[in-house]
Amino acid sequence: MNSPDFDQQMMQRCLQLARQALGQTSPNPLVGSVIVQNGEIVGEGFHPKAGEPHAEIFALRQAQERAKGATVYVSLEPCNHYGRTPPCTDALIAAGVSKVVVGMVDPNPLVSGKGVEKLQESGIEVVVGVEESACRQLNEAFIHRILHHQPLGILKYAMTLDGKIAATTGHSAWITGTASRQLVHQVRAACDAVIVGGNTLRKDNPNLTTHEVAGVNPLRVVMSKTLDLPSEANLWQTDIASTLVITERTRNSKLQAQLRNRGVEVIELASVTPSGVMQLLYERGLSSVLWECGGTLAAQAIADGVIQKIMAFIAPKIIGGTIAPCPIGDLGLEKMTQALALQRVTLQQIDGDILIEGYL
Ligand SMILES: Nc1nc(O)c(N)c(N[C@@H]2O[C@H](COP(=O)(O)O)[C@@H](O)[C@H]2O)n1
Ligand SMILES: [Zn+2]
Repeated sequence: MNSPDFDQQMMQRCLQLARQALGQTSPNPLVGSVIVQNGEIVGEGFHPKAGEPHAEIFALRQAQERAKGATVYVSLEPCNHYGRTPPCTDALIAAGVSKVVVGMVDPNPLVSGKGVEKLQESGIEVVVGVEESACRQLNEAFIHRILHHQPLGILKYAMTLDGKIAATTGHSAWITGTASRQLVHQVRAACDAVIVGGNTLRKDNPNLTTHEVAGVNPLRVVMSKTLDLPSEANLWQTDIASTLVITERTRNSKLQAQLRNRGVEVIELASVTPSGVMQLLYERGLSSVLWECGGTLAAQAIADGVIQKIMAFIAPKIIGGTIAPCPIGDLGLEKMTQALALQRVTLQQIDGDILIEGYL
């Protein structure tokens, strides 16, 4: 029997393997698996992409006949259904494994406990809940998507100590230091899409890529009702990352044609709202969306209920200015008792800046 410490170590290895596919598995989860025979790792795998085999299958392929009588560690309950791929429970049973250690039960109603049951009915010992909170944290977007039928919305902003996201002139580069900006690139790499509004595009001309961080670029989404956008912008360079512009019907058809010629996808909706855009992204299979917009759109997104997580970078600087923009516009709240209080708040220092994260 393996010790609890050993089980935790193996589950941490599963999570490390799973992270290799960060930003690439949606609508599927990030999953890693390790197979141990006589205290030795004989197989490892992770789920690389929806449509490809699950983590357990890659680990079984590597272990081959050494899987017989072995212990399988997997960060998410093995599936017991036919989706894009056949059930992993059948493969584990066929391989003759004797024990399965699971990080967390799959929230997917098609699985949710049935995978564990099937393994137990076949005489396999099952342990559930090793490193559970780390497993849940890694798949917070998948869990949100499955339970709420919407991508997880993360609002990220950087502000000065006096709560400004730019000077009175609109100038904003750079509020935070290099380490914070690198962390933002990592967050982008883990998300499926990044959203800005037309104002941010016009003022900042952002790239919204992961820059030097290894990993895929997210889909870059621009919300613009009027399509009053420049004909030249970094986001129109679609060789580095894809761009999707969402606008209202019959707006600026000349620019629409120009953008399409440059490989930018343009979609017209009857009405461009944060919830409508998130619905569209959900239907496209996205699990996590990072909102990097200005205050007006951020307030609309919060009011529309599409933001669940806040990442606020605070730089120890003061810019002043009564009309300098702040990260969140008018929410129509009149009393401090109505303020939205974040839950599960964490705080970390990133070089000279502070990052406060929490959930609405
Ligand atoms: N345990 C486990 N390992 C993986 O590697 C996985 N990708 C999953 N995913 C679960 O199965 C559903 C997707 O099934 P298909 O890829 O379409 O066959 C997904 O929603 C999860 O519930 N589980
Ligand atoms: Zn599976």
